[in-house]
Amino acid sequence: MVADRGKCAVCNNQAKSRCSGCVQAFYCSVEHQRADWKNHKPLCSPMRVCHNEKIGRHYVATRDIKPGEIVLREAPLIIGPSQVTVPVCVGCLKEVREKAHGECERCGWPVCSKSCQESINHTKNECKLTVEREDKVVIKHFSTVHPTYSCLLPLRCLMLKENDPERWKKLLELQTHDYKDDDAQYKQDMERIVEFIPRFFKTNKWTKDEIIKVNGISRINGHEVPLTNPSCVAVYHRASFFEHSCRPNLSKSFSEDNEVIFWSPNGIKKNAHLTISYTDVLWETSNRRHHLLQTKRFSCECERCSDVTEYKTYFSSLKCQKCDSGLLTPESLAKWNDDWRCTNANCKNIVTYEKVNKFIEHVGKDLQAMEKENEGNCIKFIEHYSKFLSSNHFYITDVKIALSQIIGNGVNGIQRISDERLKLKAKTCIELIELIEKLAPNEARILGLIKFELHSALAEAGRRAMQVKDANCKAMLEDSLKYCYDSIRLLGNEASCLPEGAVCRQARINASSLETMIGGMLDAGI
Ligand SMILES: C[S@@+](CC[C@H](N)C(=O)[O-])C[C@H]1O[C@@H](n2cnc3c(N)ncnc32)[C@H](O)[C@@H]1O
Repeated sequence: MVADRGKCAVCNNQAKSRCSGCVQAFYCSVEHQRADWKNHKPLCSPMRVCHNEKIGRHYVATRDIKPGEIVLREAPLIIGPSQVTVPVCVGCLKEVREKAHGECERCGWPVCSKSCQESINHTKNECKLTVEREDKVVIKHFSTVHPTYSCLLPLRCLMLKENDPERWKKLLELQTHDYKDDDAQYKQDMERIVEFIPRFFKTNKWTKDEIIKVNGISRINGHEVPLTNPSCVAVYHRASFFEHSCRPNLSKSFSEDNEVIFWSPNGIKKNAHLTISYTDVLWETSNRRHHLLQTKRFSCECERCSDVTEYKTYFSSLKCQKCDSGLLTPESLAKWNDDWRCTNANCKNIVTYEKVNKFIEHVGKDLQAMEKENEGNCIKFIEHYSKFLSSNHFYITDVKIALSQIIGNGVNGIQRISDERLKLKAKTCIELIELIEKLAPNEARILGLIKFELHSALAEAGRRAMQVKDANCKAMLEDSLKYCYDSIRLLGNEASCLPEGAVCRQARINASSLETMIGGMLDAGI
């Protein structure tokens, strides 16, 4: 449960009453709450923790949330390497290469610099325990997943018990994994973590139940942090209470120093549940649900999963091969693995799920074998599979995203492509934006990137129109600027070290040039 007492925001004495708006600030008396209101009002969180049988704790908006508003910014309780990873530096968590890294002088864990060796996340955790074990770690293979790394994140969580009792208490408030003794994950976790930690580090600091619980907490609540390559994983406290939806109303970003930022791209009404996605919203329904069941242990029945048409996008549907207009879909979520039927009422075509699945697997393999960085391959793939898959199908969408970024990529690339390819780039971007805005309108990162691509195609089209004195050139540049602003708005919370942060920086530069260009046209009376 969340903490039931804290320090009064005014006098620091122990207090039990909380602000009913955000349920975060504590007060020892009504007088102190009133006195603090002016300070607290701008900080008062727009959400409160509620509870229900089906989803457990979750957040509900206590007031309307404005578009662009950040609802939570939080530093991690703990951060560590992913449980499935090639060896990384235990200080900065970035990949290390076989010959270009060092070893911690005290414990042997791979580090990439002296400052990484002295990083507090390392020294007070695995380093301390390895020194106590009196035998250095030896990591020899750097190009494949290393099993010893599986224990590091749970180990760092466990070390909070002695390193930081406040954080340890917060960690234990989080939901843990409901292990079934016979599942493969349980067996692997027992071997690589629960039995491994006491044996390898020669310690009995924690009971078996404690290790199982904490490992479950890190699995259920861990967020993949994309700031390193490969990604690392962080566990946050308040961020752990957001519920999942495959069409979330919040977007997630990270700051350079691993803070997680949840914000609302489109605004949220009072009393709505605040939702994030625990999976990839551009995966198909059965993949998303399988992933959620495997990793977060629940069967997703969100609005999007329950609608087999996925807001009439037919993101998972196949084209009927017996009529010209129908699409094959399952009858309902519960009947996903039964026969799929044609949506055309006059066509009675029914196809078994086995056949549907076999075909989808075939397309998936074809896509995996294809070099997606090649424009020609992408165009051929779309042309061919558009005969069999819905125009918004996730595999078509996947290739369209690649195509939208490849066309005109590279230094001055866009200036050299033909008008036809420029049109194809803009058309692909427009179709993707239309689809994603229906399917997952708060997926800020991918929308921001595609809007940037569209802005660049429109700017180039405007420039070409200007050269031939086409009267539409100003409207084209204005359209381009509009998408550029959108891209800045959608990518504005991304860390500058990420590709999305770099695109946002470029979008700011481009917006300023476009403003100057359009301003010049206005001055010239165009
Ligand atoms: C990160 S925790 C979220 C907070 C959790 N509800 C709690 O009480 O601590 C993730 C867990 O919440 C539950 N959950 C979150 N979203 C859900 C949803 N849409 N449907 C069902 N259960 C959900 C699942 O049990 C899942 O494993």
